[in-house]
Amino acid sequence: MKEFGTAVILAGGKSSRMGFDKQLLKINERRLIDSLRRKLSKLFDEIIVVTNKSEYYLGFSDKITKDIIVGKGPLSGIHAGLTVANSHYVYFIACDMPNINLDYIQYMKSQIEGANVKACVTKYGEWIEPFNAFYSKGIIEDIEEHLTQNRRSVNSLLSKLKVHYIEEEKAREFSPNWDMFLNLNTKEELYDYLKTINSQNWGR
Ligand SMILES: Nc1nc2c(ncn2[C@@H]2O[C@H](COP(=O)(O)OP(=O)(O)OP(=O)(O)O)[C@@H](O)[C@H]2O)c(=O)[nH]1
Ligand SMILES: [Mg+2]
Repeated sequence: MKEFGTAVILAGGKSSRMGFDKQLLKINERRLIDSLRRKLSKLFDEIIVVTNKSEYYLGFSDKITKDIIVGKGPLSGIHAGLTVANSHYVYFIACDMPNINLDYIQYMKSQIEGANVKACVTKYGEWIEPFNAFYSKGIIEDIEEHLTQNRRSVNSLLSKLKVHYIEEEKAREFSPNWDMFLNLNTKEELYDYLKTINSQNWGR
């Protein structure tokens, strides 16, 4: 099995804070998930969307799959993505993250290539960033065990495993404002984000 090659976009959540389904998010007329797929295809030869609405992806060339353990949040999606992935390490991003950073993805790869770790995630203060991260197929059973105990936290799962953590300071060299981890959870966050990009484009 190849070490790298697969990227997964998680799109199976409830979007309760946004109030409409985030997998349909559009940024300036283009579906965010389509821009993500296009950018990821530069680095990955397999792209998988884990979704609860396969009908949104009719005619897609990418692999579309759904949760196996349903309704337990992001770990359900990570579990489903890892199960169908064709590579050992799998890159994960959420469908509401607009600022993908290909250099940082390459950096993470270089940090875990040949290393026997179960994940590569970035620290944010005392917290971690669960997306824009790599997980390995070696944690499928760990996730099953965790979810069976009705525990949903990625952080508590990883605390039991051998993980390569990237320090916040290092990650800020790639993304000083932390925008590569920005996720749009609410309409306010979406409008703020649209305001920022539209003022940047102004006059160009
Ligand atoms: N496949 C799958 N993805 C999920 C699930 N829950 C959340 N996600 C995804 O995980 C990512 C981060 O989750 P959240 O930002 O909390 O998204 P959400 O749960 O849809 O939104 P809220 O209901 O507002 O919490 C998003 O890409 C979601 O689509 C799930 O049960 N299954
Ligand atoms: Mg949620």
